[in-house]
Amino acid sequence: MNKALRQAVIAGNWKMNKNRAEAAELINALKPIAADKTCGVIICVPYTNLETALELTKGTNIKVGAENCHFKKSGAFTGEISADMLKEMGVEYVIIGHSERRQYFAETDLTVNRRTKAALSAGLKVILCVGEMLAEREDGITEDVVELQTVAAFTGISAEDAKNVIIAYEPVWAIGTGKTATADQAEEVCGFIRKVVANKYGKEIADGMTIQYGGSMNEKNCAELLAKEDIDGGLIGGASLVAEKFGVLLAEASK
Ligand SMILES: O=C(CO)COP(=O)(O)O
Repeated sequence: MNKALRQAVIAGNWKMNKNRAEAAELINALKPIAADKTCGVIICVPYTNLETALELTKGTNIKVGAENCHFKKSGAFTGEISADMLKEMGVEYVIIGHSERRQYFAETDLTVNRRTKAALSAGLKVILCVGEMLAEREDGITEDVVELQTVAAFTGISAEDAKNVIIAYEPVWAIGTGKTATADQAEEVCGFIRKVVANKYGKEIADGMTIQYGGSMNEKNCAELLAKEDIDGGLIGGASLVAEKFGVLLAEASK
């Protein structure tokens, strides 16, 4: 099965949580838990914790990501951080297009595309988030929404660069609500996204691409989700803030 070709990747998205001391405590607890796991392990942390995270994860199998980056290299963009700035620090991954950025910070498909391009050309790997709102699912347009977001995000991106993208399917109605998509619902959309990628880049790239599920994925429901053919890991919010819970996800994804 093609799933065997792909490494499962569990990424934590800490969002706007943890001060430096708390970040250090969590990472130190995570290190021994992650050490023997075969899945990819990423923690995406607030900018203020990047230095701590990079320092504490040196020589471990935990990779560090940021939660956003701007599309310009530098300039008058108060409050923004460029992809080059992240790369220079030693950051490896960046989340782009999270639904909270789309909902609360006016992120659009156009800016998601620009940020994705900037991140890739700076040499970062991207965790690209797509997903429908509840009303869109109820209107039966989930696939249209997700296809548009995916195609828009990859506009102007080469097949070679696309290999450095992980897609996270995160239905907005499942984020932080405790309401998970059923494993079948998640699988259906992740499989559909793989077809969209295949249409653009061909089957080989689509088969090799890691497609995660995100949205109230936790230590209790992860086994069923991760067993699905097209779900190659998870982007985890709440459950990534507690080492033992995150550890269960890592163990499950390493089976
Ligand atoms: O948004 C998410 C990860 O990016 C999911 O958050 P929760 O796991 O807290 O629902």
